[in-house]
Amino acid sequence: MEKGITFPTSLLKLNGEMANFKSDEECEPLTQLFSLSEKISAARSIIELVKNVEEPFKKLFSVNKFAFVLRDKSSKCHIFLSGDVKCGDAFPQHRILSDSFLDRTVRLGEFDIYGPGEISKNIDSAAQNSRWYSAAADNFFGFSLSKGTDVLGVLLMEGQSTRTVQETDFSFAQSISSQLSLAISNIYALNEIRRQDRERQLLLDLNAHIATVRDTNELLGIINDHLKNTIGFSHTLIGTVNEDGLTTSAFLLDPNSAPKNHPMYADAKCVRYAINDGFMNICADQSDPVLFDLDELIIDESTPLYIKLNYESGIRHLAMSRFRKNNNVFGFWMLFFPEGHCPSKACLSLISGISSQISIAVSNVKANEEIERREKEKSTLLKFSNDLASSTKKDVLERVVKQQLSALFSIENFSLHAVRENKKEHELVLSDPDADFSQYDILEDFSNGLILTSDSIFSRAINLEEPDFITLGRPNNPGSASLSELFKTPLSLLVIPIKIESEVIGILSFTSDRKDPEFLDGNLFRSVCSQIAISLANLEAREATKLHIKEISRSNVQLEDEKTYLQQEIDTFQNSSEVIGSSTEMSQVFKLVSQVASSVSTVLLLGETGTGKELIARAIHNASPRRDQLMVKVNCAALPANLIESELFGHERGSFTGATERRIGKFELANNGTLFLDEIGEMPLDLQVKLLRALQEREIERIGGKGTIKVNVRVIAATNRDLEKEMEAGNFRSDLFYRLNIFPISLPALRDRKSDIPELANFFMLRFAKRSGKKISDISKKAMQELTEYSWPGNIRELEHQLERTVLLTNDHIIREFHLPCKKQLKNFENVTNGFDMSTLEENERKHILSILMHCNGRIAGVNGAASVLGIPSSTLSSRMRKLGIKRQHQV
Ligand SMILES: Nc1ncnc2c1ncn2[C@@H]1O[C@H](COP(=O)(O)OP(=O)(O)OP(=O)(O)O)[C@@H](O)[C@H]1O
Repeated sequence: MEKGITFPTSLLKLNGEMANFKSDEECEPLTQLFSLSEKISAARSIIELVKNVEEPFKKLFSVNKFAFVLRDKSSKCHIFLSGDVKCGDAFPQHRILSDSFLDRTVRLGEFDIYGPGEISKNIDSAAQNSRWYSAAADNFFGFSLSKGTDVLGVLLMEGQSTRTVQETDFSFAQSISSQLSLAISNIYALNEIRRQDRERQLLLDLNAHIATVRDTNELLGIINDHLKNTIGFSHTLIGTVNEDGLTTSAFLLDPNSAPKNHPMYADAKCVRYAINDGFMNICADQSDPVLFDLDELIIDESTPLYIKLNYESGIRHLAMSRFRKNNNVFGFWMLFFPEGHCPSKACLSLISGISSQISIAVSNVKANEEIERREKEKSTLLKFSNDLASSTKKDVLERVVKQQLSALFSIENFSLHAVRENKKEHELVLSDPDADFSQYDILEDFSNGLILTSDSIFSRAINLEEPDFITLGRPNNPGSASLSELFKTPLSLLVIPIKIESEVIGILSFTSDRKDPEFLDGNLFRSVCSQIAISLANLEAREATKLHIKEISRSNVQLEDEKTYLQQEIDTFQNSSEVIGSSTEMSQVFKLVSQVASSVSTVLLLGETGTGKELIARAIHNASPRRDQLMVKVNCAALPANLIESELFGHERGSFTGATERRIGKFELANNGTLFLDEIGEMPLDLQVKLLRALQEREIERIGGKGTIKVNVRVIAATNRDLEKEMEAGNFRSDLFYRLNIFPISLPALRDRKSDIPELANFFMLRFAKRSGKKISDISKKAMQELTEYSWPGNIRELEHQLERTVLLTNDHIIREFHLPCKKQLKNFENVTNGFDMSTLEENERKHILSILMHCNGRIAGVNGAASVLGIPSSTLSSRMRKLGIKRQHQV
């Protein structure tokens, strides 16, 4: 900008001429000229200039009106500023597209003066400002404004109709034109400086604000507050490049944008736009903003929706600037301009300058959003994890999983199937509590723990890496169990394997409105699946623990029962620990017992029923170093053949139908103690082999077990059968016989050692008298003789029962007679008179309980116990037994 007032030579010449003027009137034009000069120099804006020159023009040129037509280099328009001196109105200004005077001046490119009449010839009636010219066009004159070769514009004046344009008017005009031109170019320069200052200030302000931007709303606020007026756009839009690198999605949308009422606006907002759309790809290659004149383009169906909508909403120009980071374009800033607001070059350069700052803000906002998203994700997962961890009940767990899946991913109708060990079966463990599964009765089966065999969905699902859709048809057989039948069909089911590390432990299936599974691509879904996997594993573990606890408590009950049983056995043993007998036969037995007791040798006890084989077995055990351990008895005759193996060796859970829990066998129970195999002669042949192996190897294998178990057991076997005959008949394996017959002890029948009868009779009399509270102390000679004469086919057990019965029937202190069966009675029936059973109800009950106990091998409680056979609780049976005086020694 040039400073100071420079008087043009023409003005100085005029000044010189005027120096000769004498009167004030003659000096008036000069004064006016100086005043004009001063006012021109004082103007700081074009408007001010127009205002300032009004008065001097009036006086110097006697003009009605005048106008400046100035070139606007940044647009195709001219600025038309009219000063209407006569009206003294405000100075109207407007933009015009063409002016023939200015065009002429521009063409000439030099100072030019339009004389009267010349203007009337050159007025273009089509010119926008033609109305400004009056009918008295011949009174118009004008001159060009230029600085050097730079044409600034034209000054046009209309002289008063009463006064024709004078020669001096031209001289004046010529003299002030250079001054006006200088003033105008100074004002332009000043304006440019101001604009640059404003721009700098704007950038500084923007910088300060942009540094603190945290979200898209704040960013939009800053863009609108600081840039909208300066740049003159209607609304802005920022699109960022998606992960695919090929499309963009709206990142920042002005809710008050021009197309907001367009019927397709909602659709346009959500579309992923291809970058290669003829707009963004052009911009992506340009470092400067690109200005699109939409009027110059063909807007049709192939035009991207965001452009079409804007165009149809009155937008005519789009300025687009790319965002770059690390040499990659990551977004586009779009500014939309309505009709008549085409951005100037200065605006575009401003947009260019601001674009990098906006891009930093977008990066920051995106980074913030990412951090927030991760934080939210983390806290969501933490809450989910806590909720899962605190949900121990299945229905609560189902609610938690359902709530999270539907809130986070709009997933509905979920079901979670646990994969069983063999990977060929799956079992429904959790399902959406609100899902409409009602059309299938199958759910009832599921609630009863139905395990599904592999179906086609399951087979496909188990091998998937990512969630995928499986479209189901209507099931052919609605009654059959398959994963698809949990849902209303037909439908598209999304399935995903649930894994812990790389092992598939379950299948999650669900429905969704989404048409592609990509919405589940993110880390959040993977993390949620991991959480579900953990909770599935926990649920399974809890269920297993519950089962174990149930098993343990059942075992506890069993152990409790066994403890009672053993206690009774101990009591029994204490009662009968005394082995009565001083006959030679018994002395021989006692001798053998003392010889064998301290060894681990297998003992085979032979003898008729009731001769005391179990009593002697216990005597051997008690005299052995194993006395502090258990002597476990197995009655091989009391159990069905198929259960003896399990009874002896135990079984694993699920090894056969009914094996609902793991159970240890008698061999294991007797470890370090003694196993008494009663009625060994009744053992089935196939089991004899296994028994032989166990005796030889000293190790056993549970049914369904995966390995052998070492056992240290001393075996005492007993039988009332002649095993050698059984061997000959093929009923007993010879190898087992020889294995058992290492140390045989034969117990004599009572009829063969009658000398022991009085001692035994007295022993039992005193025991039962004491138990029944009777003071019976003797047996008469006659009665004793009765006893010794009897043949005792039931041996000592029969004698014992006889004494018990007689003590109960005796009211005296001496037993005077026994009611022993005569030979005939013995032969035909027992305790039956005239074909009728004459025994009392209580006697019958006692007899029945005793026979069941005998069948159950003395066991009261447990699955195979007498209580379960009789259909009463073990405590009831125990109390009945106490009432009926049934003790352990009566039971077998
Ligand atoms: N010598 C004895 N002294 C005292 N009581 C005895 C004697 N022998 C046997 N008993 C008693 O006789 C009853 C039957 O004995 P035990 O059960 O030992 O016979 P067992 O030969 O094993 O019979 P089974 O072959 O029918 O099993 C038991 O109550 C037992 O206490």
